[in-house]
Amino acid sequence: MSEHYYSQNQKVESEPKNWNYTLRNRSYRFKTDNGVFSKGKVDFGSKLLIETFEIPGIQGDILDVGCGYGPIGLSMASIMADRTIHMVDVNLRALGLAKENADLNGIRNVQIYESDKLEGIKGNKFAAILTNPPIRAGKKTVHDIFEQSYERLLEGGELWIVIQKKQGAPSAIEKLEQLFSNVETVTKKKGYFILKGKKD
Ligand SMILES: C[S@@+](CC[C@H](N)C(=O)[O-])C[C@H]1O[C@@H](n2cnc3c(N)ncnc32)[C@H](O)[C@@H]1O
Repeated sequence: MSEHYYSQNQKVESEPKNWNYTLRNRSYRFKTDNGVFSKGKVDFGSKLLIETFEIPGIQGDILDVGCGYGPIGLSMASIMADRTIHMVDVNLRALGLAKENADLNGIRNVQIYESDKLEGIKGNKFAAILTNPPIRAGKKTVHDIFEQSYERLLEGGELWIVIQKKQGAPSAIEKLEQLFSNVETVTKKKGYFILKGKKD
């Protein structure tokens, strides 16, 4: 059976690597491994999302859906030390790494746990939800994440997404426009779109 980074249990042999990376002028140490998305360096799209994101004006927790080994959620936890960041994924190896990476970087204001889309979310509602969505899990999963995110946002809360044009940015925009009255393409770079939906 073929394996994907979005499978729950990774059978591919473990071969951990540690490396440093700078995001928003802060330096992090990350441990990554086989069977986890973008294991050698922070994905270009995730980096663009992290660098573009604007801290929300409203109070409330933050959620990273499909956190992988943790670059988005952990950098958010670092820049918003006064908030709790929930980080979820279906890939158990990725979740283990995200927890180790929180420890490696001395980050405490995170809750890291398993959730299929937002179905296992323990928090209530969020001021912002960020995702570099699991394109390879299929359009339905990605669009379900958008729908469930809308439900889990506070009034005035924002969903921030990175998606490549060739991986469905136009259809993502269409889906977001069905859910949110306010949808913006915040930036575009090398075929990657940063999209934001704001809940009224
Ligand atoms: C494009 S990767 C992004 C990973 C990480 N945020 C990063 O920037 O490196 C998408 C992530 O979504 C996870 N994923 C796949 N299906 C999922 C689902 N149904 N619910 C939650 N996460 C899922 C994958 O395991 C993967 O870690």
